[in-house]
Amino acid sequence: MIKPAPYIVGLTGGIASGKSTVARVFAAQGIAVVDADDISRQVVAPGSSGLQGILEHFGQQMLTADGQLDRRRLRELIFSQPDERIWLEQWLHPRIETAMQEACLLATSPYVILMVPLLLENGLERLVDRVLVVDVSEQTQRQRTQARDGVSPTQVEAILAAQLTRAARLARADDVLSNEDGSLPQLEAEILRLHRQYLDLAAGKCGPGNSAPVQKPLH
Ligand SMILES: CC(C)(COP(=O)(O)OP(=O)(O)OC[C@H]1O[C@@H](n2cnc3c(N)ncnc32)[C@H](O)[C@@H]1O)[C@@H](O)C(=O)NCCC(=O)NCCS
Ligand SMILES: Nc1ncnc2c1ncn2[C@@H]1O[C@H](COP(=O)(O)OP(=O)(O)OP(=O)(O)O)[C@@H](O)[C@H]1O
Repeated sequence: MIKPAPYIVGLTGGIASGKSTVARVFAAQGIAVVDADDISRQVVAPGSSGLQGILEHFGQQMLTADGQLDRRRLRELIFSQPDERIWLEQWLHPRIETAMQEACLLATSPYVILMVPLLLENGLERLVDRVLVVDVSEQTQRQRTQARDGVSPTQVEAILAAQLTRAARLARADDVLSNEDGSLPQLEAEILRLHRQYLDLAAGKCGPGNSAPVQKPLH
């Protein structure tokens, strides 16, 4: 029997907005999380055609001593040369999209969280039933990115400029989680409220009430 398409919630937000923090709470409820950043690592694993193409385009200096993609070096390059970023996106995004769709189809939880930083930038709303945005100010994004990744202020600005603005992202959200103030218990309570809502929505899409219409007996 063909498995029905799962109900998919697209989880997005700018760099360091807190998507992974939010996704961990959904995962703790038993919900499958498909993470585009993880997949973007898998499609450039040693021996992959994804990595091979990058090396042919950028050269062997994009490899670390142990044969991995040098992500820091590639990040510095693509966020200082927009044409190269566009080349990389055109090379990787179709691979990432195919792998994300396959992973969603394999999921067995009542709904799936599809976590994609560039969901809206890339018009991937067509893959999801609902869009959930994690919202923080750009100032908080700057602080958290620099604290976590140790990137320069210039590079943070280049990354922010390659993503949607906060206002544009919020305009396309079905649901919004604010992650500005740092209170994890409050954030968790909001996530659990959404979780219950998504269970209901998923049951409406995939549950027995939404299967093929039952033929009424003729009297
Ligand atoms: C440039 C790379 C090598 C940097 O790797 P690194 O391990 O330092 O970062 P990571 O992959 O974890 O991404 C961190 C964040 O950077 C931002 N980011 C990454 N790529 C892009 C991009 N092309 N445009 C805008 N923001 C981006 C996102 O907010 C993402 O969550 C990597 O991000 C990459 O391969 N990017 C191209 C693929 C892509 O677009 N991925 C983003 C989502 S599918
Ligand atoms: N409410 C919060 N208060 C303080 N720090 C937070 C909060 N939420 C997340 N952080 C920290 O901010 C950083 C970014 O969070 P997280 O990794 O969840 O974001 P992300 O959106 O998944 O990032 P990216 O997609 O850019 O990798 C992490 O170091 C995390 O510990």
